[in-house]
Amino acid sequence: MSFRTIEWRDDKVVMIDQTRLPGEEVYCEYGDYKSVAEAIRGMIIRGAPAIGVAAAMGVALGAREIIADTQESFLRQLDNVCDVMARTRPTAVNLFWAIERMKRVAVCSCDKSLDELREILKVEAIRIEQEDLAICKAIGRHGAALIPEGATVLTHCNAGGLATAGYGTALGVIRAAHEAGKNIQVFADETRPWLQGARLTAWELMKDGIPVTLISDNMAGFFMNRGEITCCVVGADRIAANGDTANKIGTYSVAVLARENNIPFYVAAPISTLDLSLENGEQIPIEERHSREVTHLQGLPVAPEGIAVRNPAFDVTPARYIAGIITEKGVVTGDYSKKLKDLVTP
Ligand SMILES: CSC[C@@H](O)[C@@H](O)C(=O)COP(=O)(O)O
Repeated sequence: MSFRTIEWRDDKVVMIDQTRLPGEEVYCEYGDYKSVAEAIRGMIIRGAPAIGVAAAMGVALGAREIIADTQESFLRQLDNVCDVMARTRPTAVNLFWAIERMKRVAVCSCDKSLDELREILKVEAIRIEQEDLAICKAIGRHGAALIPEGATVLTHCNAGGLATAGYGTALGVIRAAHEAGKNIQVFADETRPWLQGARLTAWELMKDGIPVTLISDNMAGFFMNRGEITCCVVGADRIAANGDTANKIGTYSVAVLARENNIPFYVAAPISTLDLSLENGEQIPIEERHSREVTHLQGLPVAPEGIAVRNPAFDVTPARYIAGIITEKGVVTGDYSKKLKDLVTP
């Protein structure tokens, strides 16, 4: 991949600004945790695994900003930093998973000096980023086997290198199939209202020379019905214990259309996206974003001023529509309740 989504460089967090793609490839540098939190909220960085990495790096930056005399005071202040990071976006569980992992590491190392603690947290954040890249490659390897030669794969939103530390989950599967020499092509839903498909998926696949065709969201059924789509692969923001999956708004419609047209619908996600504390998808918190994302396009109004708007950013696809959940440990099919639990038990 010819871009870096996020990295720790010279004690700064550097991210590609996803609000400015595909027009401009601009990298932003952050030296304090509050601006990393703002970057997550403002979707400079987005996508479940990527915001997990960003939150971890934000906590590591915050640790460097803490002035404390004792370990207790350091840990108390670190909790405040974690709270700020946790209030950025509510749906993707990877964010909370990464924050908890950082907290655990801090608590387990509280016999160390404060300087050592800060270093340990930095190393852990970088480890989360590097692990995510390796996990995406493993997801790709497992998922590629599901993609037939000559397939047209429909994807929704951006579950690519931009949404992870690199390589991607859904796009990781597509990349791996392409790298294995399969002659495949992608149909990318534009993904209203934020246009992750048009702006990000189209950009990163074109950059990598993977054939991609952009369609508007309401065209998916047309192409499925004509037999032009072989399978669907999407990412996930949170997967409940029974396999119900929250992902970008519009994913549910794709899954229902795929079922109607006998097309397999796969979810690709790391195990850090599982939230087994939730019995089913109804319990997943759904972020509602600003109405302006719906009423405006590139700053220009596309609706009458004052119109009532709803803007849920995610929806939940019931497990019964999902042909398989592709993880770094393999593909889970069938009885998700039991098999997802087995996946996380060491
Ligand atoms: C590998 S990313 C999976 C999901 O996070 C992705 O499909 C998605 O819904 C992203 O939503 P976003 O609002 O752009 O953060």
